[in-house]
Amino acid sequence: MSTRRAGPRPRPDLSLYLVTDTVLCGDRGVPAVVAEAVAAGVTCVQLRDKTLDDDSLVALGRELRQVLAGTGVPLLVDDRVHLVEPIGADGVHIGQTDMDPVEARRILGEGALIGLSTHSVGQVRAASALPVGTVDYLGMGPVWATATKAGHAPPIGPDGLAAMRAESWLPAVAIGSVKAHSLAALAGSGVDGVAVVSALCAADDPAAATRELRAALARAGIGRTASAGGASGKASPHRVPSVLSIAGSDPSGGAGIQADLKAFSALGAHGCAVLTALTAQSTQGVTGIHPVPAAFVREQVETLLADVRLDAVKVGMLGSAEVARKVAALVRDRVDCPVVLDPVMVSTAGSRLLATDAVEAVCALAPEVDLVTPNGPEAAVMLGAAEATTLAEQREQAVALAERLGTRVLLKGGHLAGAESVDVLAEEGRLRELRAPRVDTRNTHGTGCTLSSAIAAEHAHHSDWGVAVGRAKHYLTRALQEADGLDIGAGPGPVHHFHPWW
Ligand SMILES: Cc1ncc(COP(=O)(O)OP(=O)(O)O)c(N)n1
Ligand SMILES: Cc1nc(C(=O)O)sc1CCOP(=O)(O)O
Ligand SMILES: [Mg+2]
Repeated sequence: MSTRRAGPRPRPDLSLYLVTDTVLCGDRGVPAVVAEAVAAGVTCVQLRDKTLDDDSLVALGRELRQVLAGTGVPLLVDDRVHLVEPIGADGVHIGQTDMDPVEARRILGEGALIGLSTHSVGQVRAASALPVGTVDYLGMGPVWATATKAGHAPPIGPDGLAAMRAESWLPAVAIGSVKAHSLAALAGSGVDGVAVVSALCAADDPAAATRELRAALARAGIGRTASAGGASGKASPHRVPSVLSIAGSDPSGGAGIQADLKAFSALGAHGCAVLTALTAQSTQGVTGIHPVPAAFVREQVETLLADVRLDAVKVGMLGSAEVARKVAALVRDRVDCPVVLDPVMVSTAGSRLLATDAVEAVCALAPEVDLVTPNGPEAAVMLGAAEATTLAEQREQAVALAERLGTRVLLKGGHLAGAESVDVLAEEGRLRELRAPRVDTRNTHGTGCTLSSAIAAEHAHHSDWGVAVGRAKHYLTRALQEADGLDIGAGPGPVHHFHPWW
């Protein structure tokens, strides 16, 4: 019986990850060591034992499940995908040769956590090219040679770790002879946490060793431990972030402000909304647009900012040049949190949502924001070029647009053909690709609104563009996969924004 909760797969707190070793735990037993370490601040646990047979491992795993009940600390199993369900574990950690991660995801489904070991930059690149949502985090190591793992890969060292970390937006933990005294060397490596075996399992006092590691993590600025709860062992109360959408209304509920608020809510953010335009719209198209006066757009934003602390802003349909210019001024002068711009020009059903004379004003707003998310036709308009028809052209246009605007660009590939939907993220000369299976559904209304809102909400949680984009793409892919359950209107219907919940 699985104890996994309903709702979206949570991002595990990898700050201090205990991987068990039955021999090193000795007579105290694995459950007792885990209990002490978790009470002192371990945030994730993996059951790793190469010698126990399946039945014995299941029995031990179930004991650990009891120990962890009510702590919120996830339990993963090393290697043995088939034991996740019998143990009721939250997921599995697999090595390069254990099982294809795509196969592991297929077997375990969307609710399970999957970690993957990597030992080189090439392996990190390959893991990052997997369909979004296949793996939840990467193990990177061994940082230093370790007696715990026989025949381990060559040590990567702190510099190798930083080089591997820079190749992926997936969360990552460092592993391999990580001790409290060596943690300072990993400061600035960008990892989300460390995984340790002997530092805790072989410690005389696992609770004291845990506290020492947490203090060292805090000093090195690694993991959520560093910002939430420090070395005290206590997590801060969770604060729900506030995210604002500045966009138009879609009465059919699939796009615009309505979609944005649903995406924010589904992803655990409080949604605020400033309207730029009313549309008369259904799944079949737009029959009219009633713009909100630019001065009143400004009043809505100013009134809100005087009261509410925002963690992210998404800008969608602006409608007119005047509103676009006003929003640009507000973003420049009044907004002090990350901003995502979906440069909405034409709806999925082909209706024009931006006056032709407003394109220039939207292009002028783009350099003021942190991320711009055009689709193929919008990127072509912004570049004054023909629309990309191949992935190679899509990559070129993403780089060209990011250079021209001086900001990050996520050029979406939904308009291109192919078994996969590939979005390209261009950031400071670097390119990353986010791949997902192309979903065969007619319910594609509001996909752009949903993705940009999901990115804003995820960034409000994780403060990392790569993580935010990866998680948002996964959320949208699932929303498309579940969309056929919604039979709304005769045209392209909405995606299933609340798929994690029902
Ligand atoms: C968090 C974490 N990182 C790496 C590993 C190693 O996994 P793998 O490469 O499968 O090697 P074994 O642990 O199976 O020897 C891990 N278990 N956990
Ligand atoms: C289990 C494991 N995997 C590694 C990898 O590089 O993938 S290193 C390792 C052993 C880590 O143990 P300790 O903290 O005692 O050094
Ligand atoms: Mg393994």
